[in-house]
Amino acid sequence: MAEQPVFLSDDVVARFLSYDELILRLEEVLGQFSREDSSEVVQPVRSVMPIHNHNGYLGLMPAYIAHEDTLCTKMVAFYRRKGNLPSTQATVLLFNPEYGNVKAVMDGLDITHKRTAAVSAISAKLLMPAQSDVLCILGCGHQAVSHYEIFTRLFSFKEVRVCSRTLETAERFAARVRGPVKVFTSAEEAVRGADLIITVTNSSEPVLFGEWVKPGAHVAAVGACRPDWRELDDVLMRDAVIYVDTREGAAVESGDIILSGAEVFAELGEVLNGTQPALRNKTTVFKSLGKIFSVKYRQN
Ligand SMILES: NC(=O)C1=CN([C@@H]2O[C@H](COP(=O)(O)OP(=O)(O)OC[C@H]3O[C@@H](n4cnc5c(N)ncnc54)[C@H](O)[C@@H]3O)[C@@H](O)[C@H]2O)C=CC1
Ligand SMILES: O=C(O)C1=NCCCC1
Repeated sequence: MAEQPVFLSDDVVARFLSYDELILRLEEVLGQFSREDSSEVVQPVRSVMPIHNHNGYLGLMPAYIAHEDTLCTKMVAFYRRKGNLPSTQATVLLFNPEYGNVKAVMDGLDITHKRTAAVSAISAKLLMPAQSDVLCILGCGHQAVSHYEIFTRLFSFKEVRVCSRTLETAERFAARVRGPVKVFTSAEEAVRGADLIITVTNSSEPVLFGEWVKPGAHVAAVGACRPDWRELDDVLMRDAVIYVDTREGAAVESGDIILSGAEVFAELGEVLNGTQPALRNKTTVFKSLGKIFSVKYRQN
């Protein structure tokens, strides 16, 4: 009989999940996913079901990595709401691929925060201007914290600016993170002159406008993961070179891409594989939707 699954709580997961390991692992998996001849990383576009009564969605995100025989799925509930309830909750199941039984059930919140930030950091490594002094973060929730952690660890900025829907959330963020942050009340002022801009809001309307963006800047756009939600305006989507995590996902899930009619230039994995260029000198947008996901769990 199969053993009972283990349960890993969020603090246990957090203890074992390092940004450095995540970056290496995600670069490998992004590249494998984008190889044309490869069926090594199987990851269908997630199925998303509305949770009507609560203004939310439940997404199912299965993944199989054949050469490692790793089978897992994330289940993520995400909401568009104001107030103190969380925007995202996630659970990860790790299977025994041979029998189909569940080996581990993990709280997926820390995985979601860190994995998403790590993929944005990979996009910045590839696409941000060689001289990037000013980082601007729009939105000051959970993703803002993980993005701040990894970006300030990997890169050296002279200035980090933040702006959120309310001054209170931005100030709370500034008090929570370790390191200097400049709080802005105007998104436009925060964005103008920034070399790297991260949008991590739960807004469904544009929060970042092309007119404000310095030519050559890189934008990592993390929110707006529904086909009718936006974070970026048409001007930015028209003027920038657009990179994504997966083309199929972008075509059905990204309001910024679908509603602006912007063309996707490349997947990050294609850049990592050297089959598409990293156009660092142009204004670039990485539209993140949150796929490319795999978990290994070593029991010892
Ligand atoms: N691409 C991906 O892989 C992932 C995307 N997400 C998405 O990222 C977004 C952020 O997630 P969390 O940080 O967990 O949410 P959160 O609820 O913790 O934070 C959202 C922040 O956005 C701010 N905000 C809302 N409207 C704004 C506006 N118009 N201007 C400036 N700030 C505004 C809020 O004040 C809050 O600080 C959500 O849309 C979520 O669905 C989350 C996980 C993975
Ligand atoms: O990949 C994820 O995790 C999420 N993607 C989009 C929205 C919330 C969570």
